Amino acid sequence: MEHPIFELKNISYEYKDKMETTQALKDINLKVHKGDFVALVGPNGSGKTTLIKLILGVLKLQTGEIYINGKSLRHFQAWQEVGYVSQKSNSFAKGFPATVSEVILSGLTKSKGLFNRFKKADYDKLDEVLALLNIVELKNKNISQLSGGQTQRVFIARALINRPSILVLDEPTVGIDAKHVKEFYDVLLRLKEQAVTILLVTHDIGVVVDHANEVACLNEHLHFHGSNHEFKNLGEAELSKIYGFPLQLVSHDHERSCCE
Ligand SMILES: Nc1ncnc2c1ncn2[C@@H]1O[C@H](COP(=O)(O)OP(=O)(O)OP(=O)(O)O)[C@@H](O)[C@H]1O
Repeated sequence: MEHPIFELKNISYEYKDKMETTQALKDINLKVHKGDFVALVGPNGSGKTTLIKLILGVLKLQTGEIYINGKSLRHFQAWQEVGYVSQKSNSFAKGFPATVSEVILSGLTKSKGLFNRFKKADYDKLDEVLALLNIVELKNKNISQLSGGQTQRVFIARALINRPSILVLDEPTVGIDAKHVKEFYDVLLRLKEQAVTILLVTHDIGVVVDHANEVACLNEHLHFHGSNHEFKNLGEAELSKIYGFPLQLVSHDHERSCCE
């Protein structure tokens, strides 16, 4: 049998400083299989970013184990297979003296190393992701000249240029207008058809219902993990319990955002 793409076993995590200890995650067990599109949802401060940082090896594991493709994260090195877009990509770009093409090509350094020159195949990959994200006309612009939404699409292209088999996205559509959000989810669906595994942190429950095939609801504990149909059937009372305040679930057309 194929290994899950991700397997989280008994993950707990605490932030500790001199003054206090914050329990961010407690006893998380989660399996994500190849080609799944999993939406990770939960209220502010529920541990979503912490979980993503642990999966990406940005934070060190304290309790529990994470396996990627059956391999312990402690020994995992094939990071070129994992594309990542953070919520903060936009702020990194401010004042960055590089063109859109240079920023996207920098995504290849994970697989090529820092000092290898780009070849025709690399520029072909660049053209492919520029077209995929509909940003061909921006390719020679300086990144600092772009709007927030345009910048975010550039960083999504950067994450995709390695053709990763796993894509981790932490609220990637913040600041992107409705038309481009729709385009973005069309791109994700195309990637899903190519068996790319997608883990998406979002506050937009409408998107979850419309696009993801699995939903994981976090609030320190993993309160729910199941198909989006099961998630739809959770009922408002149960959802409100997870979120800690009354909540309505509305499927939508990318014009509305809900849940905060
Ligand atoms: N560097 C840090 N030091 C101390 N506590 C932290 C740190 N980062 C996060 N926390 C705390 O850990 C908990 C989980 O935070 P996390 O950022 O993972 O939540 P989140 O679900 O991603 O939130 P949001 O939806 O607001 O982005 C929160 O209580 C937060 O205050």
